[in-house]
Amino acid sequence: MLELRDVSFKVEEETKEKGILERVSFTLEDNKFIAITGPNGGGKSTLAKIIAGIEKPTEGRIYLDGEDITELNITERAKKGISYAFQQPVRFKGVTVLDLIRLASGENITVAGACQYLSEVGLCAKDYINREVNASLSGGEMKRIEIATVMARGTRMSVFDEPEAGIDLWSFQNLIHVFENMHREIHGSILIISHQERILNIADEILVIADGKLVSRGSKEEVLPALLEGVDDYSGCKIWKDGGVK
Ligand SMILES: Nc1ncnc2c1ncn2[C@@H]1O[C@H](COP(=O)(O)OP(=O)(O)OP(=O)(O)O)[C@@H](O)[C@H]1O
Repeated sequence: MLELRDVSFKVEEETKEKGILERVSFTLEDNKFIAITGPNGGGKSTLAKIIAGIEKPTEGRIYLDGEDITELNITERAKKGISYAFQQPVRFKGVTVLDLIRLASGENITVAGACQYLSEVGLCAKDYINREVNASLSGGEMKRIEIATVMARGTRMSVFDEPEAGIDLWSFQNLIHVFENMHREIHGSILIISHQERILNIADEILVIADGKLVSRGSKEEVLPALLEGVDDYSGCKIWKDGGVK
C-alpha cells in the first residue's frame, strides 16, 4: 500500500514561493489500476515524480507498506518496486532496444521474450529490436519502447505519465489494448496520468488533481459524470471550481 500524507511541493519563483501541490493525502491499495486526471498545470506530473522519487516533497511524507520512503531517490524506489515511465523518454547512444528491455527486465531474456513486449505496445518487433535508442526514433516510437521497458520491469507499481502524449490515433487504439491487458492480468499497481476518457474508463479508481489539490476521488461511475459535465462548462471545469464532488 502506498500512502501520501500531507504532501506539498513548493518552488521559489523570483521573490515569492509558488505552491504546486498543497497537502495532498491519499492511500492506494495494491494491485489496482488508478488514473490521475485533471486540468493542465494542476500538478499531476509533479505528483507522479514525487511518487517515483524524482522530486522530493517540500512537506509531507510518503510511505510504502508503512515504511517511510520520502528520502529515497528514484533508484532506491525502483529497488522497492516503483518504476516510472517518462513523459519524454531518455535516449541512450550505443544501446539497442533489446539491451534496454534486457536491462529493464533484470535478466538476459531471449530475443523472442523481448519481442513480445514490443508487439504488445504495437511495434513490429523485428524492425526495432536491434535499433539503437537514439534520435532516429520518433517521439511516439520512443514512448512505446519506454512503455515496453516498464512492462518488462514488471514491478509492484508502474507510474505512467500521459502515455498517450505524442502517439497517433492508430497507435493509441493499440495502446488502450495494452493497458486493458495490463488491467486484466494485473500483477502490480498501475498509476497512470491521463486526459483520455478511454483510459479513465478502465481505471478502478480515478483521482482528480486540480490547482495542486486532490479535489475528487472515486470509481469512474462516481467521478466521470461530474468531470464530463465540467468539460462543457465555459470557464473550464466545474469540478475544479467547486472543489470537487463529495
Ligand atoms: N520546478 C518547477 N518550477 C516552477 N514551476 C514548476 C516546476 N515544476 C512544475 N511547475 C509548475 O507547476 C504546475 C504544475 O505542473 P505539472 O507538470 O505537475 O502539471 P500537470 O497537471 O502534469 O499538467 P499537464 O496536464 O499540462 O501535463 C505548472 O504550472 C508548472 O509550470
